[in-house]
Amino acid sequence: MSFLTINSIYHTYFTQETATTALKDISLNIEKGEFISFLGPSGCGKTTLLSIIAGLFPATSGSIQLEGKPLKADQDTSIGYMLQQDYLFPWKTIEENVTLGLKLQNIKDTDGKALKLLKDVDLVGVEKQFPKQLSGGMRQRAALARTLAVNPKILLLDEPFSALDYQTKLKLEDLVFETLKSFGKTALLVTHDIGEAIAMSDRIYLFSANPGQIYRIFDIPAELRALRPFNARNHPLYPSLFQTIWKELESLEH
Ligand SMILES: Nc1ncnc2c1ncn2[C@@H]1O[C@H](COP(=O)(O)OP(=O)(O)OP(=O)(O)O)[C@@H](O)[C@H]1O
Repeated sequence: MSFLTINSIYHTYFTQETATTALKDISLNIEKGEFISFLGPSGCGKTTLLSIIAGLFPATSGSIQLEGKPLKADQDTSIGYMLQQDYLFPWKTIEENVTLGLKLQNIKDTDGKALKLLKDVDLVGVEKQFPKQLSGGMRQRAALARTLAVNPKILLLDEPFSALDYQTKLKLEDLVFETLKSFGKTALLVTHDIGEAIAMSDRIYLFSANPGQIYRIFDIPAELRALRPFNARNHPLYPSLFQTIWKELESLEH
């Protein structure tokens, strides 16, 4: 039994005039603590799949199990979601934003979890500040702390680094990777950045579009995984894997 099992998910969006099959027969198994990336051309259904896993809407058909039980992401806190935009509440301080999920569940932060998490994401000293006083990278770190505060089993990361400048992005990849590993979290990352996917993942699923399907699976070699994330880019295997995925992706975009 896998930690997360996705069984033959199909999803069609219906409008009055059209029916768009966004996902066709998506099946995959993910083990606890794995870091998985979804890559693919625009419109191949990556966000649709994350949204279904997050419980934002049901799939047209198929099923998802977490630890052998049907996943009801909309009814518990098994799933944490981090997006390109941080969606912090501007009128709340960073500390209040981080504890919000706990408050919504009537859990008192008696053991100072928020402050510990802010330390984990290197944000000590800005607890009482408001989001607009922080840089984009700092706000994403606060968003990570907020996501982790409710102790989700799986983190869904939908292009969380793509709005950041290159240096901040590399630093945040490093911090997110190390933080998630230290908490033993399982992560699913949607990205358009091949390098980011190679540098962070155990496995990459490359999707094709119209309809969205799994086209190839790349297992990242152990030598690269051992150096994740930053130094994986310096391993001699990195450029050839990058080239292979680049060519596959290009062939899907034409
Ligand atoms: N609410 C919706 N109504 C109708 N069609 C939709 C809707 N959302 C997405 N689609 C269609 O479903 C398909 C998959 O979209 P989705 O956003 O999941 O792809 P994606 O791989 O995340 O794309 P991108 O990489 O551009 O973010 C696309 O053809 C898209 O136009």
